[in-house]
Amino acid sequence: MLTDLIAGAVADATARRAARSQADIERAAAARPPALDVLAALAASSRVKIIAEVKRASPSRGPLADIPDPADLAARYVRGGASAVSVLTEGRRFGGSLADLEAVRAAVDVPVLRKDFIVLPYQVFEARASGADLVLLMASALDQSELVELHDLVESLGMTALVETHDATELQRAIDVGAKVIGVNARNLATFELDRDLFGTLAGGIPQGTIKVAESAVSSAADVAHYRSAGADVVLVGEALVTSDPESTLAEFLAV
Ligand SMILES: O=P(O)(O)OC[C@@H](O)[C@@H](O)c1c[nH]c2ccccc12
Repeated sequence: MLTDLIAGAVADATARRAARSQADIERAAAARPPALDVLAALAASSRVKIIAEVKRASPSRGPLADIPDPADLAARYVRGGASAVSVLTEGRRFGGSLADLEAVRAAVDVPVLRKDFIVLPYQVFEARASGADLVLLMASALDQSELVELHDLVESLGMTALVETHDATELQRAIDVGAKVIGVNARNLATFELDRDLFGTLAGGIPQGTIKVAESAVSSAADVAHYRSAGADVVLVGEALVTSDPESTLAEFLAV
């Protein structure tokens, strides 16, 4: 499944690169105002922080919400207290696009995450050219030399990488590249199984000073509290927000 998602993302990025050259996208990335300070926005604090995700659908859950106006949804997330907004830009199974990222970037002044299956430098330049501050790099989608190369590129463009892991080996690889923001995804993207305890199992191995993000499977304030007590600085929430009134759900989740 993960291989299909990556293959689709590469095919789509390759088609975009045929229409808009690498040199052109690099120029557009360089022309953007500088990326926002993600480490400040997500820094460990006495309260849990939330990255709120714009997510229309997923391969495991099918259609979730139409989201005709992603900019409006993102603005509601920020009013509700989100510290950053994640935008799924994968089009085939998640229903997202770079246009969604652009629209959200224009609507909010908090950091914006490009959430996609990023394996090519071109996709990193696209992220910056569309205004992203934070870029998802999935350890499971990259070998170590690719992870190092893309992590360096993200940082050289002034952005921050959220390095996603789902086992101890991937966590060690994230630490080895010097990731400053490390995520643990409760959903195994190979099997789609959920494990809310995985974050707690791995969190003890994340170095002090790293921002720890618990990703996926938050459906209630109790789930936020569970991740928080296991050491999460930040939780990343999609489905629960796009399927409810986001401002009141965020208020509940931030009250833990
Ligand atoms: O909708 P949820 O269960 O709240 O999950 C959000 C987010 O963690 C999830 O969308 C996600 C985490 N890692 C990913 C990698 C690719 C695509 C999607 C994801």
